[in-house]
Amino acid sequence: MAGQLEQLLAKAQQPTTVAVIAALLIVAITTRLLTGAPESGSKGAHTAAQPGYYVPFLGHVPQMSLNGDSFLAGLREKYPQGIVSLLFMGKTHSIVYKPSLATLLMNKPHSVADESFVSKRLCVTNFGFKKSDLDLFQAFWDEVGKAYNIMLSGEGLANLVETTAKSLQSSIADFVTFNAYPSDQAEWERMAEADVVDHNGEQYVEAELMGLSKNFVAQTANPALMGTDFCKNFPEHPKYVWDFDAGFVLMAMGLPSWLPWWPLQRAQASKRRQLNCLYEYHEALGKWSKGEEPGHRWENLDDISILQKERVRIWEKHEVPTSVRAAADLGLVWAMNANSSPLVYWMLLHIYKDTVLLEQIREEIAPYIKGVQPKNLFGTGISIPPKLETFDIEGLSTKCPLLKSSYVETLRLYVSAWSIKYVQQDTTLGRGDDTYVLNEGTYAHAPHDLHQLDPKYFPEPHEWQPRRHVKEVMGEDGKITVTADMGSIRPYGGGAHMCKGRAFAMRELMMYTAAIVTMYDIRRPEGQEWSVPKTTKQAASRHPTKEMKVWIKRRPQPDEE
Ligand code: HEM
Repeated sequence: MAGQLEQLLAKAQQPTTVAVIAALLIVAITTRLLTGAPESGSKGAHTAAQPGYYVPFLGHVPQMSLNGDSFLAGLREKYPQGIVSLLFMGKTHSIVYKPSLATLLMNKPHSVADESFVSKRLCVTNFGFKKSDLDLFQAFWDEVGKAYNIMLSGEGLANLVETTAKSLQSSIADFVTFNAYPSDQAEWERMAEADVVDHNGEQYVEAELMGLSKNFVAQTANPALMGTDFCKNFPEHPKYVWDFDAGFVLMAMGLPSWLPWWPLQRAQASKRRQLNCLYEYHEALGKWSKGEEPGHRWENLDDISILQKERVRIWEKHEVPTSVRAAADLGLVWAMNANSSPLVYWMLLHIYKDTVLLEQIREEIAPYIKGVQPKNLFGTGISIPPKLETFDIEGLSTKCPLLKSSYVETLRLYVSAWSIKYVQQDTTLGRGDDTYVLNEGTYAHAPHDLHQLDPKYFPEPHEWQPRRHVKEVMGEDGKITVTADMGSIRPYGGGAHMCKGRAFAMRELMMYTAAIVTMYDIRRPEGQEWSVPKTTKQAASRHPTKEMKVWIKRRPQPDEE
């Protein structure tokens, strides 16, 4: 070791090495001195300030790569105007973090600021489309995009919500089964390495909370979108989604698929597996839509969602190849699962951690969700688990401000959506003296968590505060209603491509949290306290860096009448 150090020092002292280091330093210092510009223009539209950088052409890439979060947070403090200009690989990128400017950016029409280049790129790098697929099928592309709106309201939304609620109602008793043998356990218990433990004569199920909650949500909610056959035939599918999501950003960077990097390789493998599952699914759906026999594994395709029925109609109308249908569904299945299922974990963690909050939420939701203990007609040898009797999803999502505020706070803290637009025409952003120029050929970004974690808007921004978004609103009749809403945060992005699953996701997070909180007590294993793990960013939401084991038991429920 000492020998290697000496060799290194000797090398560093060689004249050529010294000359190279000196030249690099001179370039870095000169670049830093010559670059950087304050905001310019006094009347009318301003040019946003650009901080100096050290490496020509690369610009601010090194700062972003080393610690992008704290670099951007520092700029937010230094430039309170809410917009700053950075240089990446010779191109100008405006970073917008003031909510009013971000809203204006999101609302720019496609002809002025285009966002579809991002989703098109992801289609190729991540979802398995060929570049030629995008050009060939432009005609159906718009129809597919419009069909997403089915999820936002009306019958399409009701179909997803009601089917998910029914599935949850019939599965909640098996969230933990108290079976010690994996072969007798539910799929989500096996994925969370569940086991039965005895403590002071009381039985608990010990399980890893993220594994248990996200797999439970995925396994029981996906049938509403994809139909029961897909989930029955591919029970391991959620595992592929998690591996895919963990390598999502690496794939989006366009790294070569042969690169021997484990998360990238694992994500590529799970992408292939998912595409195989979806190919078989679409072959069956194609036959089913023509009234042909889809095969014995696909006997219940009638129960796919209204959205999927519409998508099948579009695929058939345009005679889209099965491989393209499978790639399009890979994007949809990822969007459905990657964010909402893991977020249930964060809601549960924070609510169970605070016993006062837990009781307040149980009290608040009690009129809309009730568990009962069915009569046991089979004798003491058989134990009958409690079941959910009342389950009013609209009541839960519109009349429970504390639960709703907890949901908004979870999105604020754990979702890091980032919208990017390519400026196709010179344009401006802002009003009056707060107007900024965006030049044609540049990029404009809204990293939404920069605002979500801004202490000027959210004091103690890194603390999860369940009451942060609760407010009192006076109605036209003069009555005051307590409510909670998203306020200025944008975890679902914005503009034409704003999340189309948001209305469903809100109800999904609220219904799963409410059902688990009503039916189960969750604590840390003996001798361990609740703590909030450190997080790591995945594609859009934050994941814990450490696993968390919990002990779970059923809550006693009143007898069924
Ligand atoms: C809390 C959970 C969720 C979060 C935080 C979230 C976030 C997002 C974000 C940030 C985008 C990109 C928006 C943009 O480009 O500006 C997006 C797009 C999308 N999301 Fe979600 N999402 C969630 C749940 C869901 C669910 C449950 C579904 C489906 C049931 C879904 C379906 C979609 C679709 C289809 C798009 C693409 C929309 C388009 O291109 O027009 N999302 N989502």
